[in-house]
Amino acid sequence: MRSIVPFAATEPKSRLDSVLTTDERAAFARVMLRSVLSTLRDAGHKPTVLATAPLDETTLPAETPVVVDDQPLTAAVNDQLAAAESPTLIVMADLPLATPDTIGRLTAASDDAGDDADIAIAPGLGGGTNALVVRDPAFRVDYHGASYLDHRAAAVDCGATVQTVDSRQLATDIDEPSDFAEVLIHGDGAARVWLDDAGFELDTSGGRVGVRRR
Ligand SMILES: Nc1nc2c(ncn2[C@@H]2O[C@H](COP(=O)(O)OP(=O)(O)OP(=O)(O)O)[C@@H](O)[C@H]2O)c(=O)[nH]1
Ligand SMILES: C[C@H](OP(=O)(O)O)C(=O)O
Repeated sequence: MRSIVPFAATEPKSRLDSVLTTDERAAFARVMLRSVLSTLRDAGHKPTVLATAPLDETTLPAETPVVVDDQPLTAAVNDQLAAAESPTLIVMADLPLATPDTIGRLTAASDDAGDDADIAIAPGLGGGTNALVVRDPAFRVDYHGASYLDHRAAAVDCGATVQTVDSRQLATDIDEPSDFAEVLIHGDGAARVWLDDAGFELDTSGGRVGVRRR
């Protein structure tokens, strides 16, 4: 199975701009990217990064192919799907809690007859699509908005079987500063180390869970 990790290489993670500088966002996005790539490797995949601009490949795990395509996300992924000769796994680069086991659950998702699901979706909290397996050659993505619902509908439209994989680890994408709490509570990898080093910590002083920077 081919695996692709889309990556916004220029000015990523704009929704973190209230707590991270431009350089910090670039660095943190790359830490999360490397984490996802390592997880996919550990799950037995050989991921390709689909990036909007060239990357310093020495900072990626050895022998990680990078395809540069400056089109918007949906068009770039759909061109990859149109050219695919085998099933494709698409995993976003901002899932620092993803594990090889959860990736395995997604790729092993089956339909009611016990066959591989044509489309397997790991939704994000809030309705996005954090990871996706595409086995139907007619299926195309449409990211942003409630893309989980749109992708389920698109699967039905092309007569594909569709399965949802309910995983907190795959559902946790890091978009907003409040999402750091999930990494500080559950994370033990490089993204957690980066947030610790950058001075982020849980703030439970008000009786609720928040995040503050020292
Ligand atoms: N190839 C490609 N990847 C993208 C593009 N936009 C976002 N991504 C990647 O798609 C995944 C989900 O991205 P988003 O959370 O929607 O966008 P983001 O740039 O990470 O963050 P925001 O600027 O806060 O929206 C991440 O892996 C991004 O790196 C794009 O235009 N092209
Ligand atoms: C790409 C987009 O990500 P979000 O902006 O929801 O994190 C989606 O999942 O459709």
